[in-house]
Amino acid sequence: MTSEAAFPANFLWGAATSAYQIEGQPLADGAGPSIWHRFAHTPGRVANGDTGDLACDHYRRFEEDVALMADLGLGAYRFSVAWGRVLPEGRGSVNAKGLDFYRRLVDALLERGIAPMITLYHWDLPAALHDRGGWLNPDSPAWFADYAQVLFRALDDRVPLWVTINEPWVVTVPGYLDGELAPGHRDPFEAPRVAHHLLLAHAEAVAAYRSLGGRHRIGLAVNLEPQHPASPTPENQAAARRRDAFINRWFLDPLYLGRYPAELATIFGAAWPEFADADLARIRSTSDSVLGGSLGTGCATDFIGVNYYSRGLVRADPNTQPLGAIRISPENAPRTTMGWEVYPPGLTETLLWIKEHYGNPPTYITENGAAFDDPPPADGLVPDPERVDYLRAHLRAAHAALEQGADLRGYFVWSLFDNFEWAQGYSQRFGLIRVDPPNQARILKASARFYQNVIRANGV
Ligand SMILES: N#[N+]C[C@@H]1[C@@H](O)[C@H](O)[C@@H](O)[C@@H]2O[C@H]12
Repeated sequence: MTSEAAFPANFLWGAATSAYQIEGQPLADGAGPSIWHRFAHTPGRVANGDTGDLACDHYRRFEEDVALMADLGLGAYRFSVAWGRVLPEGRGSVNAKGLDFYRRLVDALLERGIAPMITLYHWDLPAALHDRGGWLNPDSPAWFADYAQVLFRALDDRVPLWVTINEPWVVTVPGYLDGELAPGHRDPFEAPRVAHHLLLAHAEAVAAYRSLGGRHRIGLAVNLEPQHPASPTPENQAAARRRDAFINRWFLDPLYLGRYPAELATIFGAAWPEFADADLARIRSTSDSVLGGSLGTGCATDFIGVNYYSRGLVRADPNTQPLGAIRISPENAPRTTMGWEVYPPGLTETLLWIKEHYGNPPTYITENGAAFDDPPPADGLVPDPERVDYLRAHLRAAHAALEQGADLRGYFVWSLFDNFEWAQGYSQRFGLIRVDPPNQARILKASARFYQNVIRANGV
């Protein structure tokens, strides 16, 4: 296959999942429940009453699933560790059976030449820690660093890429401000403190990784979306700037610039606390250590994981507090079943924005993909042309950023499997591979074959 867009020789091609969304059996072998186990079992919180009790049954079927990853030719697989499998109480004694599952998964991947990228936290906080205040507790960064060290000690000899926290913004805003996701809080006084503790947790985990002599690379995965005013009025332009600070800069400015965006204090008003300068110093990564490519010292973050899905088209709206802005979808624009506009140029813009604002750090697209109403399988393959078109267009957009100097190192499709889509349960299909919880059959989609060819050609 000749490629219009050829990627660098060592470009990393992967797919991504997360523990609660695919593993099933969240309490097996001594595991402790997470806030998502509780949330999903709370009536009315998840569509159709769906839970992750079975999901894709990956906890049992992982060897079969790794064989499928090898069939696709994946160079890497991004997955998360369920904190409560390893530390059922969130801290204290290690559950050997839980840790052993992840050892066996990593070894199965390595046997097939697939590099593991482990996400330490993908939203499933042990319920026992939530009962101690969770991310609101100032001890939470230390809890997280202690948990991270258990994984570093057990697996750093075999795991080349670590992500500390997945989408701290989503942990904060849907989790503590609008209440859509676990733990379902709605408190503007809680959200900024949770965000701060998540950033400190990232910093403490990175510092622990360095102090243990971590030999590989560790980063943070953030959801980013360019914010465009719906029309060039001063009100909409100001609203887009506020939403840019609120979504895109809330976590990256402290990490790379050592300060929060000034807009956040205005947005949150009295709910925005005074944060200690020492905390911001701890959180800041020394960009020179990133640019130098050497493993950072202190809290230096080695790479940024970008989760990109769409852009925000923004209109000022004084009724939507605390932001005073809403995201709209343009008329007649192609959209996914999540209601998100298909907007590939936003990926190029996002990658170049990181290059321009944060010193061009090494970057991985740790999630990119789309949910569509896939038709049923035909002759053993699910025809999903919309997803093939989405992936092709976004890979070309990523390549355009590479050609303009972005230090893009790899791309992970979200997701390998149709899986538990949080509050939307199993109603949204993001997978390259179809999975229906009742029968658990794995059926490849045309997008899986498309991606297999992209990997073979190292281009699109
Ligand atoms: N929604 N959506 C799909 C996808 C979600 O399934 C992932 O768990 C998150 O990391 C991120 O939000 C993106």
